[in-house]
Amino acid sequence: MGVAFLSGQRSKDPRTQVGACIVNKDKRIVSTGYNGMPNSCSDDDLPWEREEGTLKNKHLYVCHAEMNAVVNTFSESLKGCTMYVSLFPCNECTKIIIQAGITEIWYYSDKKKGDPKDIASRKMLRMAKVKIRRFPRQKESIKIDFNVNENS
Ligand SMILES: Nc1ccn([C@H]2C[C@H](O)[C@@H](COP(=O)(O)O)O2)c(=O)n1
Ligand SMILES: [Zn+2]
Repeated sequence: MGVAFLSGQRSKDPRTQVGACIVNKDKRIVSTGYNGMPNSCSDDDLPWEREEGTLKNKHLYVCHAEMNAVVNTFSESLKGCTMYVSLFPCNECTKIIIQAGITEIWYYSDKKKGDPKDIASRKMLRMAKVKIRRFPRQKESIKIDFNVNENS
């Protein structure tokens, strides 16, 4: 989950940074992703605002962290893999997760719980028998010290 959050820090979304990390059955990381604009689509030309009903709405363009993690993988297959994600997957990412063969999801936050998209996600995940687990609140943060080996 730490790697998922670290990946999320690369997102340029000024409001919500989401990160995902996929591991295989041997617990090896096979992909990471964060929410961002599609490849070759400049952040300077696409909006980060959310003006509903207009073209100045990031939701029309942004690729979600989970989708990016699925398409970014170097693994031949994601069948039986587990996804760690900082925010519960939306209905669109859920479809991609299921189609990719991912069988378990650990999420940190589900702040949109109860929204229609969230309910649809849970319904599809239940039908597809994908296990969903809330990540335990063990730590508030992880400090990364780049100088850890300098004085030893
Ligand atoms: N499971 C999710 C949910 C959302 N995102 C992305 C999509 C946007 O960039 C941002 C949410 O923006 P907000 O509605 O909070 O302004 O997070 C994602 O990648 N995965
Ligand atoms: Zn999504």
